[in-house]
Amino acid sequence: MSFRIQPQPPARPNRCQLFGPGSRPAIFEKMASSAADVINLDLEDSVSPGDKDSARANIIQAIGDIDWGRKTLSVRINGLDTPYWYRDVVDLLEQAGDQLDQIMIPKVGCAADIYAVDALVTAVEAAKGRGRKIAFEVIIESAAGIAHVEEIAAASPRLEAMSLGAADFAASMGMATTGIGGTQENYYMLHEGQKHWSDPWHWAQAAIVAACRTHGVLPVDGPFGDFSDDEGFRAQALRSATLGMVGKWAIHPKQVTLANEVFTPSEAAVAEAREILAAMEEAKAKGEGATVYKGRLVDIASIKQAEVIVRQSEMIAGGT
Ligand SMILES: CC(C)(COP(=O)(O)OP(=O)(O)OC[C@H]1O[C@@H](n2cnc3c(N)ncnc32)[C@H](O)[C@@H]1OP(=O)(O)O)[C@@H](O)C(=O)NCCC(=O)NCCSC(=O)C[C@H](O)C(=O)O
Ligand SMILES: [Mg+2]
Repeated sequence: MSFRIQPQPPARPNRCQLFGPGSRPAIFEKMASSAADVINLDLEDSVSPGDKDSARANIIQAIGDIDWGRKTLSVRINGLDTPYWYRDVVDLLEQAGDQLDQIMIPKVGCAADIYAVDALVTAVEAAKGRGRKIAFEVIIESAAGIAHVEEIAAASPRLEAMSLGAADFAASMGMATTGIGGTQENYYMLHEGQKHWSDPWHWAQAAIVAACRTHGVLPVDGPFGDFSDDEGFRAQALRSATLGMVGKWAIHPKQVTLANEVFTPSEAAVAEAREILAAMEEAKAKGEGATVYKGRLVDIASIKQAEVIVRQSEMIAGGT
């Protein structure tokens, strides 16, 4: 119980975040013309150390030169444990145009990590007189990150989104896998001789969703590494959507359509949600707090559930 009203996350579509290395400028136009809601130009792990400076210059140039439309444009900076991150922040904020919406901070381990980047961003914004405040998104991809997830979600009013980074997360946790997301062969229950696979990412996703929903941040599922496996991607994305996440990364353009399909409420789901709202209006008019819809109980909590789906669908329709 709490008397506080749960804050709403930013009302913008975030069904798919398409990644591309900053060292590969030839794909930037293709990213801009994709159907992804968010573009993540990467300076971190997809860029080798020798290419960091040129990747940064490519990205700064592309932010100004390319028409990114209504997409949210984000750049993933290097981690705070590297010598690159401060230069990423300073050069981006001093040299990139106002089309830059967000900075993504990887491998966040505690609230102070965000505080440090916030202090630097705030100083450069003030010095340069930048009109638009840069938003933040973060990746939870370490044992420390998941242990401190709630304080991280509360760390800055700039924070708009939080993703699970399955690859680094698995490494940091010492998980016995090289897979990035999805079913893990050895994570099963045995019942009467039959294997039933469980979801090793579930608990971390649920912790991220709870922290995000508490503080009005968008919870996002990260990469699914095997981009030849559409059904595996879809299954992972459906589980994430069912848990309350709003979108998923694409590390290859073919994953964009899959993510958009899963994270756009279907016409049938929206129609059913509207019917539940109508049924509850009727019940309220009769002074009842609960009624029966298609043979099942619906009550005041069902209104909130139905509103999530209707709100998501209206926001997507308005944002695309
Ligand atoms: C994975 C890739 C290296 C594959 O690239 P490529 O071999 O060029 O793929 P295809 O030949 O199948 O490409 C088909 C066409 O699509 C274009 N293309 C390729 N990639 C992209 C893209 N990201 N955006 C837009 N367009 C793209 C190709 O140019 C082809 O076009 P055409 O010739 O005109 O038909 C590559 O996809 C890639 O680099 N992906 C992104 C990798 C990345 O950014 N990784 C970082 C995020 S994941 C991560 O960091 C892990 C996380 O932090 C964690 O810890 O979990
Ligand atoms: Mg990572």
